Amino acid sequence: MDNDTRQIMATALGLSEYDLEEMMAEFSQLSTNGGSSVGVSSNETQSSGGLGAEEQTDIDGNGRQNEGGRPGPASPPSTSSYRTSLLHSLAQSRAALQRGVQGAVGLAILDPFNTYAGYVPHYSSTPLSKLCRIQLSEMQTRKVHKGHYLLCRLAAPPTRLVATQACIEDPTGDVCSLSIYNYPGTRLAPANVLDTIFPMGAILAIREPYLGIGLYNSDPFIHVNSPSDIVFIKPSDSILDGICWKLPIHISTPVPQTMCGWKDVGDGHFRLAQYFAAVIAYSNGLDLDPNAYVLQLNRAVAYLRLEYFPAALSDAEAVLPVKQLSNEMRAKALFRAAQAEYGLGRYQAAAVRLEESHLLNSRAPEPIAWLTRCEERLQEVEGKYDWVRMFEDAMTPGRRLDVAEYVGPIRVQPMPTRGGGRGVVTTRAVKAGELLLVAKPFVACFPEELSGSGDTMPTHLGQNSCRADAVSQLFVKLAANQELAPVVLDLYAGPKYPAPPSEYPPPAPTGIKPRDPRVFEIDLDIQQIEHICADALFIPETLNILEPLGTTVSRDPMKSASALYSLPSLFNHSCLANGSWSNFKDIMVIRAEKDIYEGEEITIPYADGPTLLSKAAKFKKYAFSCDCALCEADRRDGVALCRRREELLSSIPIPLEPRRIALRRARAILSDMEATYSASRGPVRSALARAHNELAGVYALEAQTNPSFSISSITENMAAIEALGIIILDKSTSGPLDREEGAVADLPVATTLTSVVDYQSCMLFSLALVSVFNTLGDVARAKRWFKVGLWLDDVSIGGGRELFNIRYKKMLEFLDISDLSRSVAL
Ligand SMILES: C[S@@+](CC[C@H](N)C(=O)[O-])C[C@H]1O[C@@H](n2cnc3c(N)ncnc32)[C@H](O)[C@@H]1O
Repeated sequence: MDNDTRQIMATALGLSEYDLEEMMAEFSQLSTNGGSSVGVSSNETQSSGGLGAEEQTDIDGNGRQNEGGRPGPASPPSTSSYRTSLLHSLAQSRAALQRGVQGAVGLAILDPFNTYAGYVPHYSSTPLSKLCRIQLSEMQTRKVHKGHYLLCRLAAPPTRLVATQACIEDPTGDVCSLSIYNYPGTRLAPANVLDTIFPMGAILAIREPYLGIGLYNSDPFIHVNSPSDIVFIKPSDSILDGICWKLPIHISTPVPQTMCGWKDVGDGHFRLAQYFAAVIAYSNGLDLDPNAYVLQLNRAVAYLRLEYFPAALSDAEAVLPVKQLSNEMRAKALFRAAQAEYGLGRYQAAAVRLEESHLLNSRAPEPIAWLTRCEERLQEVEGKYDWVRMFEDAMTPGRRLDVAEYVGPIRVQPMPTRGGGRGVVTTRAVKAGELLLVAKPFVACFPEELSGSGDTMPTHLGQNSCRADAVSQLFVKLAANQELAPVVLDLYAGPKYPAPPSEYPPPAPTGIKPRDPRVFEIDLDIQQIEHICADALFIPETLNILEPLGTTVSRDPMKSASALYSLPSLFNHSCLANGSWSNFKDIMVIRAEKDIYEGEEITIPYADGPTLLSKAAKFKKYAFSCDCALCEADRRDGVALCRRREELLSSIPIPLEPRRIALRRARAILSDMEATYSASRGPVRSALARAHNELAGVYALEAQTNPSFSISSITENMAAIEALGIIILDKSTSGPLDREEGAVADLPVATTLTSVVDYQSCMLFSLALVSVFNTLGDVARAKRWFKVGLWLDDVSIGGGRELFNIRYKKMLEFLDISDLSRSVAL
């Protein structure tokens, strides 16, 4: 080993070069003395009686083949050079991490990408007490060691590439690389955070470990996918009875020995928003001094940030009875308790705590501000929202919305014909536009919230960073807040998993006690979680201000936001849905888009598209085919006509785009598009609507030189609106109005919205009509069609006139109808 390498290793491992030399000499001596007997063949393993014949198969718990190969020979090698090279590689990687270099070195041994392809993630569901110990030398590559656990010790400080990387040794002194995926609190974590979560010398039991082998080299490594497979073993645990570690351990990373030391570590992690590690550090401090109430209050805040509200409440409440507490501290504890109640959605209880806190310390401003927040939330649980404030908050970069959830007249009901067996129905008759649900996400990630590193996790969900981050957050949340697990784990995970229970919500957990979040009380099936995410992750597209010339927002699917919701994930899909969903940043709002009778199923559109073909591509991940009237009609029209429709559509500029096509071409497209729909199908023909609207736009341009084209433009836009399912009652384009201006009932359209699709386009086509009527000086008709637009927007988005004015301001200016809009009241 050259001097540079020695220095890098020594620094990264926190050893002096002398210690390093000594350590390596010790390993080398042990090895040459035959200090360990690893490297036995699979036959030897079998004959040793360590593993039964049945356990030799290369099948994980779900009966799937891993990495496509037979179990390999026993690994890892036991030579001292192997140990040295492993520690060297890890040390280089750790040094790079400390320098802030992502995934730069150490790939020869520690490349997790190397090993991921083709690997079926497994998890253990067998309690540690029912497993038998296995040694590294008895393990075989490409094999899940069912029925066994590996007792090991972290032999070097951990590092991180994509997974957390560590070097473990078993009691015999054999070493192996360990790759831990999905462990809470480790994503993008710096070295000192990893040291808190996986301190060197910590003893672990890895349940039913999988020994993988690199694709580019033959180095073995233990691959842990599910955090619950790792059990931290306390020194007093009886599992260690009779265990002797062959090698001495050199702890190179300093570990605090006092409560205050751990407080400092916890505070440091907290300042860097590493709340998971902060909780562990505070817990370590509390283990040393259970009466250290300052640590308990600090841990309560860390729990609050992790949104582990029951634990935060428990910590805050535990401090309240302390006798020597000053009023200021007691007020603080009450404030923390109030914040936890608030997080749990118990706003009344939060308000009581806040008042108590204020009485004890009237100088602290926060409780008063939070009291106002409680009052607002108490309005919201009744369904009364300040939509404009929500919209503005949603538009503010980096801000998440503070609102209460609302569950309207809906309930979950068994629906055996739907995948997952459940759906959502109304509990009473509901009118179009009624608010049905306002939901907060379980986890969410937006592109602007990602750190600049672009680090992505190679999950089975693809490389979308927001998705990867949302999944990673999910592990933190499930680890910290395991009582919430049923809310997530009872979501539909696809046909390969048993149908979830039909009761919703799952029974509320009781007897919650805060605990070290590294102690897993539930087994996390990583595959199930990824399947749930694949089925249920939404792409929350924040409501925006409408840009007249189209949006400049990137639609790169790899950069789209990602969020997981609970109750919204129980709505089934229909292309002709009677419910709509929209997002104020992370907050999802579901409304009735049509009148719905009592007990009728509420559906929402998961995705849209002009034909069955484009929808099929979007629905590939779901194992169902939509049986709505539109899809059935497309099936009857056949693939060739659907394909032709898609082709024609691609030759039309997208709505709001300034580009227009020639009049003759627009007419030809319309005529060809009409021919792609069989005469017998219903009125809803969304691709045809676009062709009509395009022709209307071309006519409107022509009308600038020849006003007689204006009426053609109006007629075409009316046809476009009809092709989206709206029934127009008054198609007149001039002359006296057949009805007086007035309430909604006097709209020129039927207010029954039985088979309307794409409200946003209906709305834009209505505004196009307003513009042409206004130019013609027909203010009465312009106002009536303006009301149609307002009404349609309110039905699908809500928020009333005030929100409409904000979102459509630029559009109204562009169409030169701002003055007209001010004179219209709905
Ligand atoms: C987000 S879940 C919806 C709730 C689900 N039904 C449950 O019981 O949890 C999506 C899954 O529901 C099923 N699903 C949704 N819409 C459906 C439809 N129109 N017809 C049949 N199954 C549907 C599909 O299996 C889909 O993968």
